[in-house]
Amino acid sequence: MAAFAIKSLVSQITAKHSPSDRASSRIEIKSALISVKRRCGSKIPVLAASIHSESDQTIEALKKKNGPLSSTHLSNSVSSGSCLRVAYQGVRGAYSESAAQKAYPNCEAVPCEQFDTAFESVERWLVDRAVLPIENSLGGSIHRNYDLLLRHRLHIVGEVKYAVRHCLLANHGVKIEDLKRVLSHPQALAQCENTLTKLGLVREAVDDTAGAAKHVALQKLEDTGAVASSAAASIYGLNILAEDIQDDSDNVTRFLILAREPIIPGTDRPFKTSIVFSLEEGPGVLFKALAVFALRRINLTKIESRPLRKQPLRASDDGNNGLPKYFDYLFYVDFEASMADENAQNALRHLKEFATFLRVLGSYPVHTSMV
Ligand SMILES: O=C(O)C(=O)C[C@]1(C(=O)O)C=C[C@@H](O)C=C1
Repeated sequence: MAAFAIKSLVSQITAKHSPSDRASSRIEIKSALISVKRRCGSKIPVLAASIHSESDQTIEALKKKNGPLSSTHLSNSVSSGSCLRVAYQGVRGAYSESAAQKAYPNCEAVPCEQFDTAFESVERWLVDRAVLPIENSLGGSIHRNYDLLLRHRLHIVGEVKYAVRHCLLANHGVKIEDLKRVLSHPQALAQCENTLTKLGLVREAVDDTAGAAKHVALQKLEDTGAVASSAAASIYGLNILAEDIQDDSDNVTRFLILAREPIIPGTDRPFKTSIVFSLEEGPGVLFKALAVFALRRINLTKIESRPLRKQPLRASDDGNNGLPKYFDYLFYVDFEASMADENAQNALRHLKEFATFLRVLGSYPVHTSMV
């Protein structure tokens, strides 16, 4: 493998950890190199082998329990394994499960109660990957996952786009006019805003679309429907009252694929890089930050800002009369270039000159096909 690729892998990992946290960097670099060796056909080192057997026991115990992972399952567990285990949020029949299967057709999709649980299950080696929604063409960004990307130390290793087609589901014998309320994931409810308003249904948000279908079925509700997939209808034995009820037929959710180790960025196919940074206060600083890409003709595909939490209130020194400053932001940017590309490396070096914080979340192949 080219030396620059290993160098870029190592610098991506080191950039994630604070300088005082060298131990974590070393562990992660070691495990990334082990995986590289494995991919290159070398023997699996003892460290990784012992990890396998421990995790297999854990996953067997989990399979017996046959329920979604919760934070209580996340103790003392480590992993990897021959067949890829992929965490998703929700229960069986959730769109996230289909996205996980689209990303890894032969994977074992592992349901998790919450997004945090999916992040943690990768960190603690319970699973190999997590596939989590980040944005939807109708509903916009899934902010929780932006926040969790920063709170956890995983790498984005890929993306998958999934066409979401919502159905209105109800128990057999229930007619559309019998319905008073409808349950679903808040994003799914938002994506069907027009249809649900026309039907005059009271909306109730739950953790995931398939969970809504399961609840309606288990409780044998007669005045309540669920917005979920046709797969959820067949899993939970519900009737499909209406199909394709999203406000726009082109309803696509983009999911991120997360792993403990970054992938080696390439230049053999289109790559995308996701970063997060913060800036000093001042006129034109965001303009200056974005110019580092524009100057090098690097196309940006997404920009998202999130409040910088746990930031002590800062008295402004920029003519704000010393009033406390409440709004500090993190900027998440996706750009169309690989970290193996010198142009992208120069852009980030330039950004680092004035960014108060910068982290590369991942450099990964662009997902183009919708099939
Ligand atoms: O509830 C589900 O089925 C999910 O997979 C979650 C989710 C989301 O979080 O946005 C995923 C895709 C759809 O956009 C609606 C809901």
